[in-house]
Amino acid sequence: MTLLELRDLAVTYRSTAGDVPAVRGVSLGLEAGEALGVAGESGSGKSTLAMSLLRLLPRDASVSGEILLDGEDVLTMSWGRLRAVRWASASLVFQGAQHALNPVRRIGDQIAEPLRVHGMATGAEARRRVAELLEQVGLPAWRARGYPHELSGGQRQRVMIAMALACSPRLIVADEPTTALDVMIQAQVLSLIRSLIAEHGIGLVMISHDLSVLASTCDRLAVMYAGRVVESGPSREVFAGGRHPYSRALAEAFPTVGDPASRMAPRGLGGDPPDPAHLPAGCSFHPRCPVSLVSCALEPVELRAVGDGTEAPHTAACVHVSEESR
Ligand SMILES: Nc1ncnc2c1ncn2[C@@H]1O[C@H](COP(=O)(O)OP(=O)(O)OP(=O)(O)O)[C@@H](O)[C@H]1O
Repeated sequence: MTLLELRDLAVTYRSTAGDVPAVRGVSLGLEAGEALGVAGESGSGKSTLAMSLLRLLPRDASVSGEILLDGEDVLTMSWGRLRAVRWASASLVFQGAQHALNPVRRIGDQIAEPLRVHGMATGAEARRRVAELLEQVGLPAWRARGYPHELSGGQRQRVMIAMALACSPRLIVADEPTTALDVMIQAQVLSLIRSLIAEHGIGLVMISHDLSVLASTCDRLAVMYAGRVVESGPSREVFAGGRHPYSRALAEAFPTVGDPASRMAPRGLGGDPPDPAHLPAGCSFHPRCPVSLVSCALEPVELRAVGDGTEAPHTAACVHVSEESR
């Protein structure tokens, strides 16, 4: 069974200023042991998508569609069931998580917290598990007795990963897990995440604005623009030969992992992403698109299969796709 399946997921924030459709009709699947990268500029809906997977959205968000985790819909499960699922079946490593550690609690106690809450281990057994988890993320067991301020940013992020792994979840959702780290440490943490998910057969959904980071870590990529997936396929194909002009612009903007330029706005891509509350008609990308046609401003373009369909699924929502693959 597919570990995670999103079917036509839509999230709209309701506010007094009007509705903000942050995620619009996203369908994606993820197998156990597979890593899916979700890329896009700020405001494309990536974090909203990540938070929805664990039903962590604010109350003013209205959600439709299905989020099937091992076949069970996260959106309709009871609060009791949801509490059981969080950490134990699916856990989240979020942006800037290294700042989320409690400064006055010992590191070991914080890693053990999900184990305690889920009644999985206490006392000596919990201490053993914490030592094992610290070792898995490349930290010595004695760090359990220390406090967060004694660690570097990269080490704190490793602690957060240890905490996410504590209850042996089936799925980890990582939202910009390395963005706040310097280049060398970023590469180390990415390789740690990659090896842990492969070793434990965990599914990973990793969110980033940096396509090169995702391409180096994930098997497949989904590129989001204005709340929609505009391209999805094997990482190498999407990164090196994206069929949607927006994917190509992102790949050009972030050519190599850790490039300092990667921290800046995408090069060669003029204009700003649209305000989700006032989306342009037709393809949302058309006002910034270097290859748009008159029809792009009139009709939205659905995802289309790239190639002849004999390879791994690859889709892109661009009028030019059907012409290329003919
Ligand atoms: N609580 C909220 N209420 C209203 N609008 C929101 C809320 N949270 C996010 N949004 C809007 O939803 C859209 C998508 O935001 P989201 O944070 O998911 O994008 P993102 O791609 O993760 O961007 P970033 O990388 O900056 O976090 C944006 O236009 C944002 O302003």
